[in-house]
Amino acid sequence: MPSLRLTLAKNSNQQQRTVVLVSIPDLTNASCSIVTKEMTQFRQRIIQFAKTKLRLTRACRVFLADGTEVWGHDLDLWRRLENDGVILVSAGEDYIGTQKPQTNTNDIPVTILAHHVEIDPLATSQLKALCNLDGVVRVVGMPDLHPGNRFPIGAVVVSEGCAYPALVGSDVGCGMSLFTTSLGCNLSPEKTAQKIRDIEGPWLDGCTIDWLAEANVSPTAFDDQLGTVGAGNHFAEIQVVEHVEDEGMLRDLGIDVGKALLLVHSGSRALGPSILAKHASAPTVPLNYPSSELTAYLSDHNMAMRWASRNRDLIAQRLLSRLNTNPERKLLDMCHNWMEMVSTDTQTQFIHRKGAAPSDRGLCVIPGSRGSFSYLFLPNPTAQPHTANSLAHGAGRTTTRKKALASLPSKYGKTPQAMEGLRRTHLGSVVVCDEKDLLYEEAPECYKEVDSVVKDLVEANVGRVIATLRPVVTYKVRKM
Ligand SMILES: Nc1nc2c(ncn2[C@@H]2O[C@H](COP(=O)(O)O)[C@@H](O)[C@H]2O)c(=O)[nH]1
Ligand SMILES: [Mn+2]
Repeated sequence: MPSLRLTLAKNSNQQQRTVVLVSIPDLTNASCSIVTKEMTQFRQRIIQFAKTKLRLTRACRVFLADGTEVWGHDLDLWRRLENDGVILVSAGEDYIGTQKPQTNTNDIPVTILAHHVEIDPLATSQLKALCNLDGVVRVVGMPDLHPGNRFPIGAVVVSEGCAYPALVGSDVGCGMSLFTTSLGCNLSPEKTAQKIRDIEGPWLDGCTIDWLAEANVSPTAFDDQLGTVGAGNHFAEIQVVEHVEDEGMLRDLGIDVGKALLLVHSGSRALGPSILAKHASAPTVPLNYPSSELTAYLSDHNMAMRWASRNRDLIAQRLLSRLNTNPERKLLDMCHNWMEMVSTDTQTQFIHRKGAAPSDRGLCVIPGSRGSFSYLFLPNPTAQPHTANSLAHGAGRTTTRKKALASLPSKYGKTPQAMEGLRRTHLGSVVVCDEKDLLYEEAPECYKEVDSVVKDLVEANVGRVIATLRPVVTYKVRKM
């Protein structure tokens, strides 16, 4: 029986390819049932290859490079199988067309750091489309890459000669801060949850002007939101150390495994959108470098980053005061929506991070969802051009909020018991959240598996795991 050498690629991320040899019988005079049988076996062999060689565990559909689905008893399709042909395998999604690996028409390098994680084809095409923007010299998708409204999330875009406020988005300065606390690690999730309700109102126990002045931020029109977590993807979470990978490093960091930690994820609330609206005339119109417009944007952007950082500090203080304690030490404060200007003797580049953390500023935390572990992650300090010195900021969504709202209520039901089930996670943690829709939109199953995200980062030599953290109580309340 003759064999064909075929290149198998994931339909969703065609940078992942593998060459296989498949035996192909001559079906010229075969009956319809034999053709069907052989085609089915061929399809199954391809799916099996995709599962083992491309690690596409949910492989189920097979396409020729022109989009014809391999199915049924189409003898013409059989004839079109040729040596060195490309076969695309999908995990259920529709055919998205063949793409050139690694490059786009402008020859801009595109890297997607995903081998264990599925990437939504829409996110891939949103990422590749970024190469067509003037001045863009490199585009990187993190394993948590997922589609955004127009631009993808989990993306890094490097440009020269100009910069794009829209690529940072509206929540300028959003990030993760991790604090040590004096709370013991055997906290009761339920009792703790009872105590940390209703901390979303304006902060009345102190002076926002003084609080911001410490970070050299003048008062803004949005300071009544200072100390509030904001929209549903933001959260504050009490966590405990689950597993220690590097004991020495944990000791050096001053982390006591017997004490709880507090992770705060929030941004610049309504301040960020006001800055984007002020400086971006249209999403794809850049601000030139050098220009007074870009300087003005960067000045407001930097201020919003400081505001967002102080916001996280205040959230930590407000939340812990309900538990009669204070944040002890800030272990890290890592922003994932921001623009970094990097100048050398010969050039100036702008690194736009939209849902991506820097890998050259020390310790990071990579959260998964309120139902999974978070990873304390130490990036390699060496420069990493292939990642534009960046790493994943979380697990990233698998399911849009809209889809979650459309599918999860019927899956779980709306009874009080069902809602109670959603409130608890299999890790024993609970969420403080009174909005039913938000419970569906932010259900742990709407996020990718963080373990695979981290595996991809480690394999791409981005850094290493120091410890994993288990959620105890997640505070996630309000929609904007
Ligand atoms: N530990 C938790 N992680 C969570 C929760 N909700 C979301 N997430 C993760 O954080 C990132 C944040 O992404 P962003 O794009 O909204 O900035 C997200 O990708 C998830 O992986 C949670 O309640 N607890
Ligand atoms: Mn964020």
